[in-house]
Amino acid sequence: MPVLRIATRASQLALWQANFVADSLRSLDPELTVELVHVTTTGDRVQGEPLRQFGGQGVFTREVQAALLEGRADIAVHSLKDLPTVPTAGLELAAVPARAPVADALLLPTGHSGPASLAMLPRGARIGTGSPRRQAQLLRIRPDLVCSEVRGNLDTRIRKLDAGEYEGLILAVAGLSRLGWSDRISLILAPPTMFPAAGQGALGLECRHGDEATIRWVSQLEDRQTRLAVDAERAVLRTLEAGCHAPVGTWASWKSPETLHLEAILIAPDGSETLAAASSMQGPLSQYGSGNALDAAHELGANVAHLLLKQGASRYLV
Ligand SMILES: NCc1[nH]cc(CCC(=O)O)c1CC(=O)O
Repeated sequence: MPVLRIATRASQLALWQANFVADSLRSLDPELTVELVHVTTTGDRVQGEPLRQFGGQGVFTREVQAALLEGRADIAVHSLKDLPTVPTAGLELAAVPARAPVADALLLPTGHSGPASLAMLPRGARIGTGSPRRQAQLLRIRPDLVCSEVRGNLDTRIRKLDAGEYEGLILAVAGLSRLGWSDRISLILAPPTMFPAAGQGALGLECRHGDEATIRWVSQLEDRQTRLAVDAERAVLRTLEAGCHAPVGTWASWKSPETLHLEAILIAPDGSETLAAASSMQGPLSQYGSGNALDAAHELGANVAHLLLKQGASRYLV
């Protein structure tokens, strides 16, 4: 029986996700030994600065990938939305397990109760989010809101909210529910109000290219429907040559077992203009084995991106 070593960041959320994958692997075969290898990333090291100002893409994933490439681990577990869409030489995305809820959520300081709405926030309310995608979509509805980045893990961010630093905080539902904070969600922000990031709520499991022994185990955790949806979403970003800091939202959902519908929007950073595009792909999932369905998902994403480019998307992409 092989020993499978999982490389992961040591943040609470990353550890939850790595342990989830470790347990899923162990349940394939109780004889399997799965270990975690903790890795510190640039994103973990640089705490004081806004994310956009250092490192660019891959600040939470690069060092985790290096652990695989250097043979210190065999599997990398990432939040898929943090994983750059440009493939990394020597690695492959071996599996994407079933997706958690994809939407974002608004949290209010503790003590607020009852129904919440964006309209209810006080004029000029301070909102904790450094994500250009979330900021632009909030400003589209409430141009008076003042958004700023909150760094730190989920607990730290919620503590800052409760300490009065913000009137509202935006986080992904997936992370909140994984760490047991669902009861703090005041409002779910889902499309068309708020489009999620490509791959939000999904995990990406990378292996070394050609490490067939590991890939055979890991690929058993793949959820086909999730894989096709997130591949279509990621193809939008890749075609736009946009990173995770671009004001781009995407959402691929299965309308029926054979119909994948993809929507994408690109919003001016101040929320003043929105470009939107959508398209669908149809066909039995059984094509998947030959890779045809994956190609179709990529093409779907590329088509939607081209629809955005035709509307002038380039002026919002740096
Ligand atoms: N960029 C940080 C990050 N990466 C993944 C998640 C949450 C889990 C997910 O969306 O898959 C978060 C925190 C957040 O956006 O609230």
